[in-house]
Amino acid sequence: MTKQLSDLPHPSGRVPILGDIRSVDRRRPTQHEATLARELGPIFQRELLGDRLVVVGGSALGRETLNEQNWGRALVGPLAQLREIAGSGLFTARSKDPLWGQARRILTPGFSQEAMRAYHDAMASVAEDLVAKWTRHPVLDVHDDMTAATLEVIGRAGFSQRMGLLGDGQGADGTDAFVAALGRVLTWASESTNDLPIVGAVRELLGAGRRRQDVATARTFVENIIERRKASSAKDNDLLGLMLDSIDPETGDKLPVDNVRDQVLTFLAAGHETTAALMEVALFHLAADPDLANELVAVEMEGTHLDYSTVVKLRRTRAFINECLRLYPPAPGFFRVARTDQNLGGYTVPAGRAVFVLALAAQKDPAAWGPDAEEFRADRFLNERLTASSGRFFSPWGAGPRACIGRQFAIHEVTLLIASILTRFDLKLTEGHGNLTLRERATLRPDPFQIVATPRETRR
Ligand code: HEM
Repeated sequence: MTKQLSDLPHPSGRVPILGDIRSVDRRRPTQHEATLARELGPIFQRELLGDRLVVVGGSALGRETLNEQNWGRALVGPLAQLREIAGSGLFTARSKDPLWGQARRILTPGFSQEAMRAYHDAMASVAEDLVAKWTRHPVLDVHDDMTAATLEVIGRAGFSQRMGLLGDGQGADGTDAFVAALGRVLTWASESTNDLPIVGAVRELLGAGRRRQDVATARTFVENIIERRKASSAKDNDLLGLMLDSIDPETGDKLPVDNVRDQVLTFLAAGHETTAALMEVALFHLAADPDLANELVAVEMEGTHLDYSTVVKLRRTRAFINECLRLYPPAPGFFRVARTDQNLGGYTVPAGRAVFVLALAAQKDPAAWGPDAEEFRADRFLNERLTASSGRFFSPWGAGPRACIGRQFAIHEVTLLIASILTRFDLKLTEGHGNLTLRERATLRPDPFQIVATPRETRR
C-alpha cells in the first residue's frame, strides 16, 4: 500500500495555514533543504500556505526520477521565473515547444568534439589573459575574476566577441552593466520562489520596475552583439554562426530573430554562472591544499604544452573536478515531473506532479556514497567508476534530453583554466578566508573570497 504525499515527513514546527514557514531559508534554500534531508530522510515535504514542495534528497530515489520513461523535466521554480529574461532560450523553453527541439538540433554540432577542438585557442587566450592579470595583481578577488574569465570564454569561443573584462582594453560596451543586471535577475529568480504569496506580491510591486530595466539592459547588450556580427563580413563558425545561419535538418527552418536573442542571452548566462561557481570551488580547494595542487602539477602537468590533446588527458584534474561537482553542484537540484502515477519510496506521486531532486543532498547520501560521503576526496573519481551507472546518484549536468548541452565545453574550459593557473602559480587563501560558504542565486556559488597567487618560478 503506498501512502499519499500528505503523509510525507515534514520539518518540525509546522503551523496552521502558513505551514512550514519556520523552516524556509530564503537566502540559502537548497542548503537548508539538504540539512532537512539529513534529518527527515530521502523524501520529504515542505508546505507553505498549502503549496507543497516534494524534495527528493536520497541517492536511490533520486536515481529513480532520472528514468526518462517515467519522469520528465518540469519547468517550475526559479527556472520558470527565468523565462522572464531568457524567454524560449534552450534552458527555459518548454519541452513541448517545437523551438526547443529545433534549437537543440541546430546547436548540438556546436558541442561536438570537433567544436571543442576549435574553441581551444579562444579558451587558452582567456587563460593567458588571466595569468597576465594575476602576475600584475597577485591578491585577487576570485568571484570577480571567475565571472570575468568564464564570460570571456563563452564570449570569445561561442560568439567571437571579446568582453573586455580581463583588463585587455578591448571588448563590448556595457559588459559590467550586463553582468550586474543578470546577477540581480538570477538572485530574484531564486529568492522569489520561496516567497509567501503576499510577501511576494509586495516585493514584486517594488522590484518589477528595476527588473524590467535589468531585462532591457541584458537584451540590449546581446542585441548589440548580434547586430555587430550581422554587420561584419565574418561568417564565424561558432555558436552565434549556428544560431544565425544554420537550418534545422528536420523542419528546414532557421531560428526566429527573437529566439536568437534569447539563445545568446541563455548561453551567456548558463555558460558562465555555473562554470564560474565550479572554478571558484576548485580554486578554493587548491588554495587550501597546496599538496593537492603540487601533486596535480607534478603528476600530470609539469613540462606539458597545454594543447587540446593534453588537456583532455588530465585524468586526475578531471577526477578532482568531479569531486567538486559532487559536493558543490552549481545547479543544486532540478525539477522532474511524473509522466504517470509513480511509486516513489512508498509514496504515490500522481501523474503531472513535480518533485525537486536535490542533487546537493543525493550526491552526498551516505547510504550510497559511504561513511565519508561528506568528505572532499580529490581522488574519489579516479579509483572507482562513480558515474550514474554505478548505482550512486551523480547528476550535476541534469538528465535526459534536457541535460546540459554545454557539459564538454565546461569540462574542457575548467580543466584548461585550472592547469594554466596551477602550472604558473602557487595559490594561498588570504587570512580570514578559511571556510567555503555558498550563496544561492539560481545557482550555488561560493561567497566572494580572495587568494594570493605567487608565480611558481619565484617561490624558492
Ligand atoms: C559547471 C558548469 C555547468 C553546470 C554544472 C551545468 C549544469 C546544467 C544542468 C544541471 C542543466 C539542466 C537543468 C535542468 O534540467 O533544469 C543544464 C542545462 C543547460 N546548460 Fe549547463 N551547466 C554548466 C555549464 C554550461 C555551459 C558552459 C553552457 C553553454 C556553453 C551551458 C548551457 C546549458 C544549456 C543551454 C542548458 C539547457 C539545455 C536544454 O534544456 O536543452 N551549461 N546545465
